[in-house]
Amino acid sequence: MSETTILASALPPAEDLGGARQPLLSVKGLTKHFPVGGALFEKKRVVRAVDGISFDIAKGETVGVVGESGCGKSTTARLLMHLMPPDSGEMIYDGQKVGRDLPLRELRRRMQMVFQDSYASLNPRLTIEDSVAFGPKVHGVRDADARRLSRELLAKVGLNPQTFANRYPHELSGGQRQRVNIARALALSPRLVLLDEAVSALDKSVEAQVLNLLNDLKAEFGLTYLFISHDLNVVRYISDRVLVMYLGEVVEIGPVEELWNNPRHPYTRALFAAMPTLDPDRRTMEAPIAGDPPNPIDPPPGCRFHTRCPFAEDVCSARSPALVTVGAGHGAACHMAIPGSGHSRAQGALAA
Ligand SMILES: Nc1ncnc2c1ncn2[C@@H]1O[C@H](COP(=O)(O)OP(=O)(O)OP(=O)(O)O)[C@@H](O)[C@H]1O
Repeated sequence: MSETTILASALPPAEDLGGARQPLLSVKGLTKHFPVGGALFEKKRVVRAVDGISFDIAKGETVGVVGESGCGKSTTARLLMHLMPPDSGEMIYDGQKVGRDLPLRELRRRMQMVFQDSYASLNPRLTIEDSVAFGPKVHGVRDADARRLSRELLAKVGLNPQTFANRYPHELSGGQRQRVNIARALALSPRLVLLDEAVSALDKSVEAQVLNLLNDLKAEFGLTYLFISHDLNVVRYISDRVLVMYLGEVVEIGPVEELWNNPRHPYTRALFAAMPTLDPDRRTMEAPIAGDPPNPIDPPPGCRFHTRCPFAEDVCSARSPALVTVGAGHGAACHMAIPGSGHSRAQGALAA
């Protein structure tokens, strides 16, 4: 078998995307509460890391996930991969219910994850070639075929196999190691790749190269990405849609430019206002968000953002706002976006 044949059979072609907007993954009510404390007679307490979130990822799109540290971004990604079991919620992958129609082992092949720490993600005792070949071998690919696939993928991510195949992780730069991690993720022919702060540790110039590589690979192999980052500029560059999380909940979701030009949730607006920018129009937005997020063990009642929101009124602490449609493919969970909610600014007073 030629190298090309192996690769072609290992990775789905871009044309296989089908209807561009069909969901590849649907998540409903995903929840994870971590128990904390635990002294014998202490009241049981939990961190509400992810609290009933629902969203779809369409085939072929990149969904960015943003929010302050601790809002539940990484936990969401780990739950999607089933690296830890969710407390509740349902996942449908390409029409198959995960855990019922689609076994977890198969899910983990079709969905791969790239983490921030490129060094910790690689076994220091394995050569680069062996690292990339490891997954396919575990899944039954013959040693020689797995090695050929490994070398071809190394070339695809911009690492000359002749130079890099026999090196060890400590002999590579951070950017090169992250390229290896991307090759390793692709070796199992995933459709969906979860990138958790995957470029955050890289220098800006290397970061740009890896972002462009991700876009090229996406186009070539028909990939779908969930892209978690604290860097809003990077998220804007790479995402088709963006999901904004606050204290374990989704507070806003929408197409990237719509969200940037017309953010409807005060949290999203404050998050954007905190971005360093040279654009004078952006500087006229409200003040960056004040203070730290509340304790996720005991989140505020009603809208969780009301304790920091400049527009908060009685209804905001009394009732939790549903995520409602505020534009094409654009949803926000804010009483000001809900006509008749009881908020004096309800009915779109926030619209740009
Ligand atoms: N294993 C765990 N046990 C207890 N609490 C946890 C555990 N993992 C995460 N948490 C808590 O869950 C909340 C969400 O954490 P998570 O790492 O998902 O947030 P994040 O948005 O990815 O943050 P960051 O941007 O800093 O990585 C935080 O309050 C965190 O302290």
